[in-house]
Amino acid sequence: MAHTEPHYRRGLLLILSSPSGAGKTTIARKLLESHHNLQMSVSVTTREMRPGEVDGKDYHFVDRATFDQLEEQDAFLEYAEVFGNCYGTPRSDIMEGLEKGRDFLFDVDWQGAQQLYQRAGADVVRIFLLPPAIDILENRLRSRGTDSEDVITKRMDRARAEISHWDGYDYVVINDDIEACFEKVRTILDAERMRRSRQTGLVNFVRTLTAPDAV
Ligand SMILES: Nc1ncnc2c1ncn2[C@@H]1O[C@H](COP(=O)(O)OP(=O)(O)OP(=O)(O)O)[C@@H](O)[C@H]1O
Ligand SMILES: Nc1nc2c(ncn2[C@@H]2O[C@H](COP(=O)(O)O)[C@@H](O)[C@H]2O)c(=O)[nH]1
Repeated sequence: MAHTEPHYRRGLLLILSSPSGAGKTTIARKLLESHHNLQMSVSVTTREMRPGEVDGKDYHFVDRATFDQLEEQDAFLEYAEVFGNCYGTPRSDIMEGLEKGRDFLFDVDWQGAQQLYQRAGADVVRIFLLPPAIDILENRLRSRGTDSEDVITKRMDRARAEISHWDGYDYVVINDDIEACFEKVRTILDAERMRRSRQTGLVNFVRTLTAPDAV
C-alpha cells in the first residue's frame, strides 16, 4: 500500500444552529465553498419561498398536504414546526452517504439538533452560534431586508428561547467578526474529521505498521 493512500473515514453530520439572524446561512455558505466532500442537507419546508431562494437548493418547498404525507411515510430523519411552518430533514441519502464517508451540513433549530443527536449520536457534531449582543442580532435581521417588522418581532421573541438551548451543543462560537467566526467553525470541522473513531480504516493501516507480514 502506498503511504499516500487515504484511510477510510466515516462521514459526519455537522449541525449549525443559532437564533435567527446570528449567521448560520452565512457561515454554511463559506464552509461549503471551502470544503469539498461537504454537502448541505436540503430540508423540506412548507414556508413561502423568499426572493433569491431556489427550490431544491435552499429548501424543497412543498405544501402542507405533501409535508404530512412525507411525515406519514417516515421520510424525515427529524422534523419540527418553526414560526408556524413545518421543516423536515429528508432521511434518504444521508445514512448511505455517511457510510461512504460523506459529510453533511445542517441548518436546523435546537429541536432538529436534539432529534438528530438522538438518532445518529456518534456521527453528530453540534455547533451553536451566538450573536455578540442582542441588539446586533436585531440589526442584522433588519439589514438582511427579508422580513417584515412583524416577522422580525417574532424572530426576536423566539431568539431568546433558542439561545436558552446553547448548552445542548458540543461547541459554542460567538459570531462577531464573520471571518474570525468562520475560522473557528472550520477548525472544529477539520479536527472532528480527524477523530480516531471516524477513521475506521486506521485499524488496517496500523496493522501494516505493526505486523506488516500478516497483511
Ligand atoms: N459577523 C457578521 N457581521 C455582520 N453581519 C453579519 C455577520 N454574520 C451574518 N451577518 C449578516 O446578518 C444577516 C443574518 O445572517 P444569516 O442570514 O446568515 O442568519 P441565519 O442565522 O441563517 O438566519 P435564519 O435562521 O433566519 O435563516 C445577513 O444579512 C448576514 O449577511
Ligand atoms: N428542526 C428543523 N429546523 C429547521 C430545518 N430547516 C430549517 N430549520 C430552522 O428553521 C428556522 C427558520 O428557518 P428560515 O430559513 O425559514 O429562516 C431556522 O432556525 C432553521 O434553523 C429542519 O429541517 N429541521
